[in-house]
Parts: sequence; C-alpha cells; structure tokens
Amino acid sequence: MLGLELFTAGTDTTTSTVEWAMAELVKNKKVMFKVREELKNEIKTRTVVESEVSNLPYLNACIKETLRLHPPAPFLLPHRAVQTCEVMGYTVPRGAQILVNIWAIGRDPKLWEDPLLFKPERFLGSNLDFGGQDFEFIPFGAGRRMCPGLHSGVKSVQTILASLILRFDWLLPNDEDPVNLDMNEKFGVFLQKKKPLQLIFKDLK
Ligand code: HEM
Repeated sequence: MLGLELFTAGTDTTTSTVEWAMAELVKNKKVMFKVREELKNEIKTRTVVESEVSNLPYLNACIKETLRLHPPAPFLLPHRAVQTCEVMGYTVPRGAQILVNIWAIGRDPKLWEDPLLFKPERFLGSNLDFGGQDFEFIPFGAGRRMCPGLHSGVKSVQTILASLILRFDWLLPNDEDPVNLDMNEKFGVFLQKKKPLQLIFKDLK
C-alpha cells in the first residue's frame, strides 16, 4: 500500500514537471540555448547519470521557475486545522479543511516581478529554495506533511531534462511556431497541460 502511494504521488508530479519544463524550454529559445551551453560545459559523458546533475545552476533555476508557474499540486494536499487559530485577521476554526493556492502565490505580482514571464534568472544568485522555508515558493509544501519525495523527484527531473536537452534538438510538429504553443492548463488534483506536449526529437550527435 505504501509502495502504491509513493508511486502515484511520485509519477504524476514528476512527469507533469518535466512536461511543463519542456514546453517552457521549447517556447523560450534563449533559455534553451543557455541551459544547453551549461550542460555541454559540465557534462562530458553521452549518457547523463544522476551524480552529474547536482552542480547545474541554470538548469536548476529552470526547474524552479517551472515549479513556480506550474506547480503539479496547485493546492498542495488538503490539510486540516488541528486547533482554532487566527491567520491575517481571519479565524480558522478547528477541523476546517485548508487548501493552499500555491498556483496563485507563484503568480502574485506583489511577490514576483513580471510574474507571468518564464525567467529562470530570477532564481540565480538567490537563496530562494523549495525546501519549505520560503513561503512564497512551496511547490513541495512545507512543514511536517511536506513532500517526502522532494530529493528523488528533483533528481529525476534534472536527469531526464539534462539527458533530453543534451542529446536532442526539440521541434514542434508541422513546423508550428513555438511562440504559439498552447500553454493552457487543466486543473484538478494535479495540474496538467490541457493539450499534451508533442515534440519531434532530432539527434544532435
Ligand atoms: C517534482 C516532483 C514532486 C512534486 C512537485 C511533489 C509535490 C508534492 C506536494 C505539493 C505534496 C503535498 C505537501 C503538502 O500538502 O504540504 C506532496 C506530498 C507527497 N509526495 Fe510529492 N512531489 C513530487 C515528487 C514525489 C515523489 C518522487 C514521491 C515519492 C517517491 C512523492 C511522494 C509524496 C508523498 C507520499 C506525499 C504525501 C506526504 C504526506 O501526506 O505526509 N512525491 N508532494
């Protein structure tokens, strides 16, 4: 049972993050160029292994920026108040169900400059991390019930993206202009791309 829970909690979240990151990279050619350059400089093997992906600041900034704009669990998981408390002048009664809208927090113009733009640079040279301490950015939740799969999830996303970026050029079918790529979302427990991303991979050699 635990294995099944870990499997379901870990797969949709990880694949959704990879899909949104790929969509943003296809759409933002300059970002893709920079991330590919970083990977070419740092990774010398043809097959990327997990131990190689930890020191890739720009790739990591791209992953953070993806999770800011497209958190796979847009309301976290439902929580319940264990006791009555006051939050910003509101009374939250004991037993109330709490949904935290991290999708909206990630796009709040009071917290983020140009919130709707995909700008990984905003995370470079910043200590802002998804470890649950910075409440403006909690794609893995925070506190006792935060995601136990954070490290393995991030490692998987890093390794998958690094492998695909280094090895292939990514093209949209029918010569579609990436600028017009459909970025609409389908809301649910997990946030998915409404139109699944389709790409053609061309071997970079
Ligand atoms: C990019 C990948 C992932 C993201 C963004 C993500 C995000 C989240 C979020 C937001 C929560 C709810 C936290 C809260 O409500 O405070 C959660 C819970 C959970 N995640 Fe992940 N997750 C990811 C990968 C994984 C992986 C790989 C695993 C397992 C191997 C996993 C296992 C779990 C489990 C078991 C819970 C429930 C924890 C509890 O209720 O105490 N997750 N995750």
